[in-house]
Parts: sequence; structure tokens; C-alpha cells
Amino acid sequence: MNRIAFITGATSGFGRACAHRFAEAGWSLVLSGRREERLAELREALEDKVPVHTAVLDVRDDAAVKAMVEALPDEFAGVTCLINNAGLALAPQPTQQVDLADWHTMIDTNVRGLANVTHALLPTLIEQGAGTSIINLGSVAGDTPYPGSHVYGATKAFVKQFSYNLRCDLLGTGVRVTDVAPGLSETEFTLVRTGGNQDAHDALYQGTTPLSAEDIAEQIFYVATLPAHININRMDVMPVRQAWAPFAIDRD
Ligand SMILES: NC(=O)C1=CN([C@@H]2O[C@H](COP(=O)(O)OP(=O)(O)OC[C@H]3O[C@@H](n4cnc5c(N)ncnc54)[C@H](OP(=O)(O)O)[C@@H]3O)[C@@H](O)[C@H]2O)C=CC1
Ligand SMILES: O=CCS(=O)(=O)O
Repeated sequence: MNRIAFITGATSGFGRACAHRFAEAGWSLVLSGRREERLAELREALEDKVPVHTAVLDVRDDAAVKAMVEALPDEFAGVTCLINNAGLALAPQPTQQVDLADWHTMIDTNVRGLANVTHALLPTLIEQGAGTSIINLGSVAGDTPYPGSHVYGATKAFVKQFSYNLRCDLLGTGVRVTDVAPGLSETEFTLVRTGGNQDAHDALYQGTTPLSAEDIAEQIFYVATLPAHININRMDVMPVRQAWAPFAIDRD
């Protein structure tokens, strides 16, 4: 099987690290994101090693997603691994203080965007059959509530359940589906979440040992390269130095 990974949100964090990890193993790459310069940098860094196709793509735009997939050059059209990674959290304030526009952006990106890309690529993945994978970036926030997670955590709960439900319907096609659910990981995620607050980013990760983008890329690569008869349904990954908190109680 010609191995082709289609990675959304390849311009930063987990997506970029996946591009490097899969290139190292000789996979052809379809890389997308909204930041064109970053895609160009990635292409320049990787195209000596493997075939690379880049496309500026906002996953929220279903027509653009469909058109981009339909316009894939023949060499890249037979995608065998979809890494649905594009996503974001915004506004870590209590739900009631968050603008509706921020709720919408998270839902449109993490839910609609992931659905748009999955819908566009499902026929291809089914056609490729056994050994293909859909790897969705969920989060520990998808099943562990915490203050300020609000719509973000809820979108990741969608990712988990959608992944499981897809598994049910894809039974018999050979297409695998995994919800990779990381915990604390140092990427641009917190900068985006806090509107570019470098102090908040530094404070969150200092004095502990978060996961790195490369740690998660390694797990994703592992999932994608398991023997074709194995499906990891969910991979819940935290740094050793992270765990759960006790229940919060409101007292008089
Ligand atoms: N870091 C963490 O602690 C964790 C992150 N996750 C999830 O992992 C995924 C990757 O996050 P991470 O690497 O940490 O964060 P980064 O902010 O470093 O990367 C996010 C990526 O998503 C892309 N993206 C965001 N919005 C869109 C959009 N509308 N269309 C296309 N691409 C988009 C960005 O590209 P561009 O801006 O160029 O479009 C960027 O490449 C997300 O789904 C996140 O929710 C899950 C658990 C933990
Ligand atoms: O999804 C991101 C991890 S966390 O910030 O919710 O712990």
C-alpha cells in the first residue's frame, strides 16, 4: 500500500510534528492549515525526503474542504491515514463570561471542521480499505470536566463519541478509527487559548514536564502503523506529572 498521510493543522504543534515523524518513515504527505508561510516552510523542509502536497485550508469551510480533496493530484489522492488534528480552545474564562463568537469558533473548528474533512475523505479511505486509519485529536478535556473548559471540552466529547460511532459504521471496511486524547502538552495551544498571552503559556508549563508535540506524534505514528487487524479505540495520554483534581465544593 502506498502510504499517504493527510494532516490538518500541520502548521504547528502536533500536526507539524506528525509531518516530520511520518516523513521520517517515508510516507507521502498532504499538509494543510491556514498559515501559508508555515506550510511553505514545512514543504521546503520535507520535500527532499518524501512527496509533499500543501494546501491552505480552513477546515470550517466545507465547500473548500470538498474542493481541496477533489483536487488532490493523483499521486496524493489515495489517502491511507487521515489525522484530524486542526483544532483550538479559546477563552479559558467561566462559560458565562465567554463571547458567543468564541463558542461558535470552537464548535465550527473542532466539530464541524473535523466532520467536514472526515466526510470528504471517507470514500477514499473506504476504497483503500484494510490498514487505513482515521486518527482524531480528542483530549482529556473530552471526559474530564474542569473550570474554563466549557465548549472546548464538549467539542472533544463529540470527537470521542463520533470516533466510536464511526467505528461501528465502518466495521467490515477495514478502516480503523482512533480518538487520541492528550493531556497537558506544550504547543501553541495555550497561546491561542489565551489570545497570545506568553506569560500564561509560560506559567502553565513551567516547573513541570508536559508532553511535547513529538511525544504525541510518536503515539499517532504508532497507532497508524499497527498491524491492519488492530484498532486502538482511544488513547488517553498524560504526562506523568499530571493527574486529576478532587471535586470542587461550594460552601457557605
Ligand atoms: N496542546 C494540548 O495540550 C492539547 C491539544 N489537543 C488538540 O490537539 C490538536 C492540535 O493542537 P496543538 O498542536 O496542541 O495546537 P497548536 O495551536 O500548536 O496547533 C493547532 C493547529 O490547528 C490549526 N487550525 C486551527 N484552526 C484551524 C482551522 N479553522 N482550519 C485549519 N486549521 C486550523 C492551526 O493552523 P493554522 O492556524 O495555520 O490554521 C494549527 O496548525 C487540537 O485539536 C487540540 O484541541 C488535545 C489535547 C491536548
Ligand atoms: O486539550 C487540551 C488539554 S487540556 O488543556 O484540556 O488539559
